Amino acid sequence: MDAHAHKNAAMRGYEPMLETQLDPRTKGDIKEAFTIGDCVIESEQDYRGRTGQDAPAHIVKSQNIWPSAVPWFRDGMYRYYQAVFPLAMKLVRIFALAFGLEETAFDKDFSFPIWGMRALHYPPMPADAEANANGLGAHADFSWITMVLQDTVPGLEVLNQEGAWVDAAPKPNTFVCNVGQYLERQTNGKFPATVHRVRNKTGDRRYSIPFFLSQNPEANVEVLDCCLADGEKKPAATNVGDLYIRRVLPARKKHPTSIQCRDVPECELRYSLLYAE
Ligand SMILES: O=C(O)CCC(=O)C(=O)O
Ligand SMILES: [Fe+2]
Repeated sequence: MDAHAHKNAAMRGYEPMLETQLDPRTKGDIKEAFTIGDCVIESEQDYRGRTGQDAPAHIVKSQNIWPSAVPWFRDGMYRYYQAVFPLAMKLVRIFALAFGLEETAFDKDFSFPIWGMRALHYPPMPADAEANANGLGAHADFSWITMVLQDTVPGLEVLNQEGAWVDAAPKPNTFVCNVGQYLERQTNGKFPATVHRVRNKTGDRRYSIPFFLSQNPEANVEVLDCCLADGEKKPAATNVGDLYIRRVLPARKKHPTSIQCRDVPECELRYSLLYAE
């Protein structure tokens, strides 16, 4: 498999069953995935058109890898990206308006944002599967928002405020839209990140494609003034890229980038690790 995620510092590419472990209480995630994401070099993402600048000279290798045996896969993934990315950016503006800000208030933090897209396959879990056997363990996304496109097979569950798991069953022509950890921080917890998991108990294969959008890696997330109580002090800002790497590495303990960083204190982990050659 020439596009195995272990061959790629940015953790993109193919992940076999049990590669990730989003919830450390489980035995690992019973799913296969193929991940792509932001890359300043791939022409489909038009870095120059979007930012008006040349790609940073120190990034010389694509962060994505592609399976050479199926060239159509890249076309298909990018066709979907070209449709879903502008829609996600519309949501960014709608959120800005909802917070009483200018429509364009967040645009500067999303000029070339971190994004990820995963083609996911969940095999059927046996009906008597153990309680800790999950397609994806309980987690909140490392994103600002996530838009999940599901096929017709249910499996996604969301933890509600009473602590009960409720089905987010597929509905035709809809996305499930999750609040991620950056939006939670920016709203001071007023928009809590959705805790969710996947358990495919149907006997059929389940497929989904989540699209994750975060801000630019160099952006700093500050709590919005409208989300502070009277007299409440603003918490320290969080760097988007550094928080991202601190969340992603522990969920992928088998990946060479995680192994290489095993003894690095969390505060020293930097997003630039993902650009390694
Ligand atoms: O497959 C799904 O419906 C959800 C996927 C998900 O939560 C994730 O990849 O973070
Ligand atoms: Fe998720």
